[in-house]
Amino acid sequence: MQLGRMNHVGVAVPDIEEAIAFYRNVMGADDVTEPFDLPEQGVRVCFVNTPNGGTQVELLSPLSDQSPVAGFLARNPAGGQHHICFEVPDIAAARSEFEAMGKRILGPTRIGAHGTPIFFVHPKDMQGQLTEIMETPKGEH
Ligand SMILES: CC[C@@H](C(=O)O)C(=O)SCCNC(=O)CCNC(=O)[C@H](O)C(C)(C)COP(=O)(O)OP(=O)(O)OC[C@H]1O[C@@H](n2cnc3c(N)ncnc32)[C@H](O)[C@@H]1OP(=O)(O)O
Ligand SMILES: [Co+2]
Repeated sequence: MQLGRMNHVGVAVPDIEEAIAFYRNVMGADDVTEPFDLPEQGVRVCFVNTPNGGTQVELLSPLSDQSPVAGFLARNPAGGQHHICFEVPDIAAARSEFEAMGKRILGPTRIGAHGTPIFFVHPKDMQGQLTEIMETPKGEH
């Protein structure tokens, strides 16, 4: 496994509009994308872009009680850091390598919010940190 660029930090929030206002008004963010629904992932999502193409903050709110973010918010009602996401050049190769290391992969490889394939690795196998692995968008290698 070759560690790639940190693409984003996922932050679970109970109210995405309120979180956007926080990043704009308190943190001085001037580039926040419009929120959109990703029903396949069970979340509503938007990105806070940091300057110079830096790591994004991914704001996540649940679309239903079945959302993977819903359990987290039940345990952390104010929200908080939910996952970190690292890029890899080849998602299938990365998945095989994690499997060979005995890491628990959560569900199938899916298309994520950046339009490239992603999968998640269980926090208990990753130093307590839910970890998203994402294929680098084409043209950014
Ligand atoms: C926007 C789309 C996409 C992108 O393109 O970026 C996304 O990021 S989608 C993000 C949301 N999707 C996911 O999180 C998918 C993967 N997640 C899951 O499968 C589940 O959320 C989970 C990680 C298996 C947790 O399920 P849950 O039912 O909430 O909890 P458990 O009871 O199974 O928890 C077991 C254990 O793990 C601890 N835990 C849970 N979540 C986290 C977390 N986010 N970070 C760290 N630790 C976590 C939980 O506290 C339990 O610990 P113990 O009590 O000690 O057993
Ligand atoms: Co994510």
